[in-house]
Amino acid sequence: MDSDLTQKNLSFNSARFMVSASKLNECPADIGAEVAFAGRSNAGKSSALNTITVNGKLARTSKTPGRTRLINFFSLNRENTRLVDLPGYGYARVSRDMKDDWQTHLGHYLNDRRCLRGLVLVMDIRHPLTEFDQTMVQWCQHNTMPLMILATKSDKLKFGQAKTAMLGIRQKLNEFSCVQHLIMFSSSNKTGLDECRQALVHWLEAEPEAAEE
Ligand SMILES: Nc1nc2c(ncn2[C@@H]2O[C@H](COP(=O)(O)OP(=O)(O)OP(=O)(O)O)[C@@H](O)[C@H]2O)c(=O)[nH]1
Ligand SMILES: [Mg+2]
Repeated sequence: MDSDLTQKNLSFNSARFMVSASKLNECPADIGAEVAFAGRSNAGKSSALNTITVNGKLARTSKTPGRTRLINFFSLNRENTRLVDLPGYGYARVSRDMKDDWQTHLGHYLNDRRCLRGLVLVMDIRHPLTEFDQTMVQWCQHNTMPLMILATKSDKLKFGQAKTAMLGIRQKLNEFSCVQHLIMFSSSNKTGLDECRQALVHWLEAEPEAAEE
């Protein structure tokens, strides 16, 4: 049965900043569908979001790791459909307390957010699968959360080198059935952009799983 909402074509171009949350109870109501972008600090999460939404200013990017410290929500052109920029993990220059704080909030978000349809793990193609990346992959596998990997900054490598790097990543992820998409990406030259967008639409438009209760 089609409703007005499902008939509206999902588009990323009209994404709007909604709210920054430092903890779960500041997040928008847990209804509808959202996809979150995670990854180590400076990997290129905010840049990827800006490229996908064709809005250079949507998510703040920075040469200084640790720019995104809050969970930032962006609404799309369909009701209760959102993209989420998660704080980067692994930023060395913040205090241990602050790190613990981030990880706690990230953990709460990942474990409790029922409208989360998939996770995009952004990793620098030159430094993929850090310890924390692996933790995230394992978390997705354990929680049967669909995972998309963006191996970004591919413009920094020659094409042959980037291909070899992708093969290495694919081999390491072979055993993880949660990995639905592994995409060579670049926010600078838009490599992988169409494939990434298609996958996001697919996730966001999928019917939710039947409620457990
Ligand atoms: N050449 C190139 N540079 C990129 C690409 N993506 C991001 N960058 C650069 O990498 C740096 C970090 O990018 P951000 O998008 O701010 O990274 P982030 O993952 O959001 O970082 P935090 O908010 O600190 O977690 C910036 O200087 C970007 O311009 C890319 O595809 N190619
Ligand atoms: Mg950021």
